[in-house]
Amino acid sequence: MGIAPEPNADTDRNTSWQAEAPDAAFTLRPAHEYTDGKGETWRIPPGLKRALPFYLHKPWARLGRPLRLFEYMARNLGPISHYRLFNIHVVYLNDPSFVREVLINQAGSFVRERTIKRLKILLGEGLLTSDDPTHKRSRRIAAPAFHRQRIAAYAETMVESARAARDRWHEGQEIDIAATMMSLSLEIVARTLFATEVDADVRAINDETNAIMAIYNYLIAFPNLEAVLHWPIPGVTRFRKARARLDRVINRIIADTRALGEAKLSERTDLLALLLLARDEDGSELSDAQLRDEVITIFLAGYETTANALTWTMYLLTLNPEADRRMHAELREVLGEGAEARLPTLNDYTRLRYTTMVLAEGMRLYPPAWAMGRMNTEPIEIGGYRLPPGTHWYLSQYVLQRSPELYPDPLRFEPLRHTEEEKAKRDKFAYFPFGGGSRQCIGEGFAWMEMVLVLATVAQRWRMELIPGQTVDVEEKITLRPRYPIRVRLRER
Ligand code: HEM
Repeated sequence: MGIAPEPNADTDRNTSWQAEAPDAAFTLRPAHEYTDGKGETWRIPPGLKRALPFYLHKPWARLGRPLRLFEYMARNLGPISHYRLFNIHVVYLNDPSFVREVLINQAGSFVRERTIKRLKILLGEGLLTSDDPTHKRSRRIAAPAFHRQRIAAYAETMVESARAARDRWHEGQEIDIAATMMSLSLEIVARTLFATEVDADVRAINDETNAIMAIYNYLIAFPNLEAVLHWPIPGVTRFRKARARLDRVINRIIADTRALGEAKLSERTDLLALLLLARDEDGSELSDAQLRDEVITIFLAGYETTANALTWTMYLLTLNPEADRRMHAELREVLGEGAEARLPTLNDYTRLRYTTMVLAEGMRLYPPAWAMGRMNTEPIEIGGYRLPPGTHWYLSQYVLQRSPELYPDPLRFEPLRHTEEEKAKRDKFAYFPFGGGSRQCIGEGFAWMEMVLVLATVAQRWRMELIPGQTVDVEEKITLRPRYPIRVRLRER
């Protein structure tokens, strides 16, 4: 079964740059050693001969397309490779055992690196961007909202939101799955985690996030973005306006909730109530700035990611009718057929095994978090190499999860790669869409439940047909978005 994804993808992406054979003399430098001024010896993996900016004219090194660079390096330099960005060492790791080294075994020697720290201009010192000890405190405060029993209470709202969306559609209607899923998952996060109804203000979160994403790669290209943030540069001004509007919405939601008072808040089960009631060990509550940072982080981390996973999975199902049929057979078996059919519930979630594997395979090929970055604070040895503090390290779910060594015929969409038996044959870190270790995604349980219940509710009633002649390509922003709308026609089952 299975049709390779992106059959009609951007030809620029699929052929021209991948076909280019490396010019070894020009590009590649073997592993080497050097001793620095302090007498420390460093062993550097094989890599690019010159600093990265030297190659910017190459199709695999184009600005704003880091996945091409990672794919090029994995293919031509092996599982650990290196380049320099100005005077910084950058190491790209493409092997499950190295993922484990960074996320688990040597995790204590790493902090967030530059591109994550850059997110602070939007997210402040929230869970995603902070380092310890701020991070440990935030995680302790937010964790109860993501406990299994707590998430279970959200199931009904998730299904209800998906049902309302699917029941507004009509036979033959054309929709853009990406925009539709963004709007649905925003509504679900707002209702479940913030107990907020979705009004024009909450919709503005989506508009402002889209505005920020459109200019994000431009923004992070500034070597010293933090310093130019108040300058009247057009893109920067747009960013400032979008952020100010986001802040107004978030602060309004916080103020309205706080006004309910402690007694009412303690009856609520959502994350925002927990954050407002949280007290630190010394009895202090979160400041308004801290609340804003946590709320905006979870809003943004919580809706774009699941929306992208659902979008890409639905797209893959349009290309793989056999998997779609099999999934629908499971939905009929678990939820009944025709007039007897009922909506999925919390109890069905674990029974929808094939549906879950369809999503797992969707996230293998199109992981919403497409790469992760770290910086080491002390010398690190990995794979026989030794790198100095301040080195930047990258791992890419997108590239690793498409390795032919780990997944034979890697572009084939095959949900059965995710049975317990098949998973047991692979290294756990051959698949890491939610990261791992102490910074593993706090919303993983929430995301799985939402994605399975939404996909089941939508697919129970509708089949999607891809409208021919579209260009489909990825866009690696903070999450892996589709570069263009993905238009489908709805067919009632
Ligand atoms: C398919 C959906 C999702 C994917 C693929 C995903 C992926 C990830 C990954 C890879 C990380 C680790 C980043 C790193 O270590 O550098 C992460 C962290 C995080 N995620 Fe998710 N996520 C998803 C859904 C969610 C949801 C639904 C929420 C909240 C409602 C959420 C909130 C967070 C937060 C707060 C962090 C930071 C955790 C920490 O550093 O302690 N995510 N996510």
